[in-house]
This record gives sequence, C-alpha cells and structure tokens, in this order.
Amino acid sequence: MRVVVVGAGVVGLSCAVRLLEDSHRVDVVARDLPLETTSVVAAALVRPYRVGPPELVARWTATSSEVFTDLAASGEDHGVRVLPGTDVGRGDVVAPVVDMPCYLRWLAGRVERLGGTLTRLNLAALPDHGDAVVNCSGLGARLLGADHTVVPVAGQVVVVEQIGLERFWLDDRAGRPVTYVVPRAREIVLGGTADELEWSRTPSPRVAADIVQRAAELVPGLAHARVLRHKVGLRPWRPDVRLERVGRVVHCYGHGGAGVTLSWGCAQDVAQQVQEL
Ligand SMILES: Cc1cc2nc3c(=O)[nH]c(=O)nc-3n(C[C@H](O)[C@H](O)[C@H](O)COP(=O)(O)OP(=O)(O)OC[C@H]3O[C@@H](n4cnc5c(N)ncnc54)[C@H](O)[C@@H]3O)c2cc1C
Repeated sequence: MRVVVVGAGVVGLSCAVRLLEDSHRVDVVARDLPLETTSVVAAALVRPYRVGPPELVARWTATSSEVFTDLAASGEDHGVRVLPGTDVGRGDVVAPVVDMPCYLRWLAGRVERLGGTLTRLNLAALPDHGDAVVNCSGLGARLLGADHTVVPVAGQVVVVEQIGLERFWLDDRAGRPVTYVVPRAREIVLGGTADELEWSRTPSPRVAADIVQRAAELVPGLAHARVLRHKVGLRPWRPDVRLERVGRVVHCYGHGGAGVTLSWGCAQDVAQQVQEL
C-alpha cells in the first residue's frame, strides 16, 4: 500500500519505520522537519508522564522499552542508552534514555534507508491521496483532526555541558514541580516545567534559573555547569492518546509528555490498523 504519514516527530517517524518494515511504500510529509519538532526538545526518559489511558499506556510503554533496550545493546550511533538513575523517594531504577537530536537524525536516516521519503509540507487538511494516511501531527491535530481537545502543555529545559554524570535523576514527588536531570554523551538536560494551555516557546530566564537551582539540589555539581542552550517545547496533550482508524485515516496523536515512551508501542498498533485496511 502507499501510505502518507503526516508529521516528522518521534511518533510519525517511528510509524513510518514500522510501515516500511511491513513493505509499504511510505512518504512522510511535515511542516517541521525532525530537528524542529517538539520531539527534539524531549529529555528523554522512557517513562510515562501526563498521558492516558493507563492500560494502553502500560502496554505501549512495555513494547517501546523492549525496542529501546534492544537498540541500546546494538552499538549503533542512535543516541539510545540504558542508564541507572535515582527516582527520588522511590530509590534506584534503570531506564532507557534517548538523546533526541541524535535519535531523530538516526530515525529519519532509517526512513530513507528503507526507501521512504521525507518532505517539508505545511498542510491545511489531511492529504486526499494514498491508500492510507497516518495522522501523527501532534498539536497540529487541532487543525488536521479538527480536534480541540488537543492542547499544549509547555515544557522548558536547560541544556548544560557534561560534567561526568552517567546516571539520571527524577524528582516527581507530589506538591512540587517535577525536576529531572538527564545525561547525554556530551551534554545534560535539566528540567522541567509543565504549563497547561501555554503557547509561547520563548524560554524564560527566571524559569531557567529555577530549573538549574532545583537540578543542583539533586546534583550539586550542576550549579556551575556551563549553559549550552535553553529550549521550550509544547507537549501535545489530550485526555487520552487518540489511536484509531476512521476510513483510510489512522489517527495517532495526543502523546502529552510521553511521545518517546509510547512511540514503538503506538507504531506497532498503527501498522496493525493499516494492515486491516
Ligand atoms: C520539555 C519536554 C520534555 C519531554 N520529555 C519527555 C520524556 O522524557 N519522555 C517522553 O517520552 N516524552 C517527553 N516529552 C514529550 C514528547 O516530546 C512528546 O510527547 C512528543 O514529542 C510528541 O511527538 P509527536 O511526534 O506526536 O509530535 P511532534 O514532535 O510535535 O511532531 C508533530 C509533527 O507534525 C507536523 N505537523 C503539525 N501540523 C502540521 C501541518 N498542518 N502540516 C504538516 N505537518 C504538520 C509537525 O510539523 C511535526 O513534524 C517531553 C516534551 C517536552 C516539551
């Protein structure tokens, strides 16, 4: 089948790879290319956050965790590692951690290596060509899915230099903002914030200072780490992820704070829905 995937964030690219692996012809079209999406801002821990419904989230997370763990063991240059971490108040844990700029580059390359295409296109409506259309437009589903239940939950991060940290930290205890410290090979992502219905992507210096202070309470060495950049991403939040087929369109959006975590699980279900067409 000829499938058009709308969206080049982590959800669209993962769906494209799965569909190509099933031998479909796949063209990805997107207003923002992978390194311009919300997905590139993600920290990214493989762990559900601000997303539903719980039973499906648990299944999708399990599938993705398995894929990411296999990737981490593969030794390829995709930015996926399994790292030990501290979940404050709960203890030591281990989880896949994804360096998003590196991973999205790898995913986009995989789409092309499998014979798919990736084209910049700003759509006013879902395409009317193709045997199937997969709608992975994130917040863009407000327009492309006529779905106003998808809203932004803005998240700000501060990216600092590596200071020799090889474990992640997460503090999501109730009654305080969620704080995380997620190391990559050459930098560390500090977060975060979650501002519902906030559309601005301009980082706030006051919020950045607060993030660094909270992170330094977990890892004191971060207090004086050199800041490399500030980023804000708009999480595409919805009461529940929408993954359903309507005619020849398979909708897959609304992944909130967990698009990376759910990506492979959702891609598998999308491939199944396309197969049933
Ligand atoms: C600060 C922060 C930290 C995060 N940390 C984590 C984490 O640790 N773990 C985790 O799992 N998740 C995390 N997330 C959440 C994660 O980033 C999102 O859930 C994920 O990026 C959603 O992916 P997506 O592909 O659905 O959307 P996006 O990445 O937003 O991609 C949507 C795509 O659709 C395209 N599109 C939209 N409208 C149109 C149109 N009209 N025409 C053509 N194309 C269109 C866009 O251009 C884009 O290519 C974090 C998010 C933020 C902001």
